[in-house]
Amino acid sequence: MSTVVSTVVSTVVSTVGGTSGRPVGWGTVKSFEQLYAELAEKAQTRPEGSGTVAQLDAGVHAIGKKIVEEAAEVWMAAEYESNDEAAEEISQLLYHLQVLMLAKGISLDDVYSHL
Ligand SMILES: N=c1c2ncn([C@@H]3O[C@H](COP(=O)(O)OP(=O)(O)OP(=O)(O)O)[C@@H](O)[C@H]3O)c2ncn1[C@@H]1O[C@H](COP(=O)(O)O)[C@@H](O)[C@H]1O
Repeated sequence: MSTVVSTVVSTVVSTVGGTSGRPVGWGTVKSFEQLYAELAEKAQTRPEGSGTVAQLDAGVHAIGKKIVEEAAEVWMAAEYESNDEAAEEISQLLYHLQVLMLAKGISLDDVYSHL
């Protein structure tokens, strides 16, 4: 997986990154592309305490289960909770989808090409 991740990281960093080569905008508010760049770098550098690294190590099966769980939470929040709560659940679903993309070596462009 590391070769795949490393290819994804270099592509993402050169696409999303600033002049330093470091992805920009890693504040508390981030775009889909910025989150992907951050997760790709975490996958490569494997910092201690990263939940993303733990998820990647757990594998595609475990990540897939998490996606199903988060999708159900999105559905329930959309039906029974506020829009703000639904938005939070959607953000978590998007996060876990990105983790799966990284686990599989699927790039943003791979997905965008189908939109
Ligand atoms: N955006 C997210 C994000 N969304 C969801 N999650 C994870 O998904 C879980 C979903 O939350 P739930 O409320 O469903 O909690 P839960 O079912 O009790 O979760 P767990 O039992 O699985 O911990 C959270 O506990 C996080 O583990 C996220 N984890 C990380 N990020 C971002 O990813 C980046 C890298 O994070 P690390 O790899 O942890 O450094 C950072 O910018 C983070 O903000």
